[in-house]
Amino acid sequence: MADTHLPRLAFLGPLGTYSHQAAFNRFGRSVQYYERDTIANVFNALSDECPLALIPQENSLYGTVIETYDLFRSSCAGRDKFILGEVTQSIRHSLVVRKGTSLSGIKRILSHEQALGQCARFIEAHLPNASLVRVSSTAAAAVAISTSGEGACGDAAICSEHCASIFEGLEVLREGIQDDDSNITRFFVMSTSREREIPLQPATCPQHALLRIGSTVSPQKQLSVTDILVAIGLNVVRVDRRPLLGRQPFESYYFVELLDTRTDPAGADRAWKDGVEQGLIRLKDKGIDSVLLGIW
Ligand SMILES: O=C(O)C(=O)Cc1ccccc1
Repeated sequence: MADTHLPRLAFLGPLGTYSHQAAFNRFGRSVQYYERDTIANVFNALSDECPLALIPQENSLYGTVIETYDLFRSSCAGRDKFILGEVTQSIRHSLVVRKGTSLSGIKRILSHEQALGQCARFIEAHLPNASLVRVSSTAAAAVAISTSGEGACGDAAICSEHCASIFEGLEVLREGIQDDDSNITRFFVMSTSREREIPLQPATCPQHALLRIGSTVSPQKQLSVTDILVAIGLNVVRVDRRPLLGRQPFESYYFVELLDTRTDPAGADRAWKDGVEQGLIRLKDKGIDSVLLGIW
């Protein structure tokens, strides 16, 4: 039974997703799990009733989770939704079918876009003619096959092996089908408050920060990535770019992740936060809009 005193944590469901595995491995019984059916609904669930969420951010084989960065364009990101931590989860995909379906009988493969991408070589080699069907999560693909009866005989899901045992009528046809054995997804832990204590989070000094850079204050001046990086003046470890809608065509949001590489732990916590604050001030002084999406 759910312990209603524990904080709620939203995750991409249903049970059996990699998000669920990552959440449970990280938080165990310290939270109440609150399953949502899309990444957008996980993000939107963050509220007084649900102060925590786990959102997939990047995969080591297939790259950025675009849906997540698109959600970070919304004005509530960095205003009342913040990144306060990260979790990594190793991912091993299986090809799961209704019992009795053979490889040659598969006409469609259902999964989350990320999982389809992470298994592209297997699909090309073994199921080149199958149509790919994007669904909201890997476990949602398993549920669809499990509940569609005989109609799903030509369908396969790419999901965890575990899904074949939790949903009825399924079996694993192949396992370990990802393009490389080393397949890791990084998730962000998000909250509604910058100050919130994250359950079971080790008391280490923050080392990361994510900034969203909008456009320059002056519409005449095209935003240059060099200007951004020079103004920040801190160690940048990744930059993602997504369209900024509602302005000129091809205007962008840049998402800039910073990593503190200093090794001296003394006062590192305050020093890192101050360093990031100063970077934000330098951006502002150059007329560049920026929002701090999280520090962890
Ligand atoms: O669909 C899932 O299981 C998710 O948690 C999203 C996802 C999909 C594939 C790899 C990592 C995360």
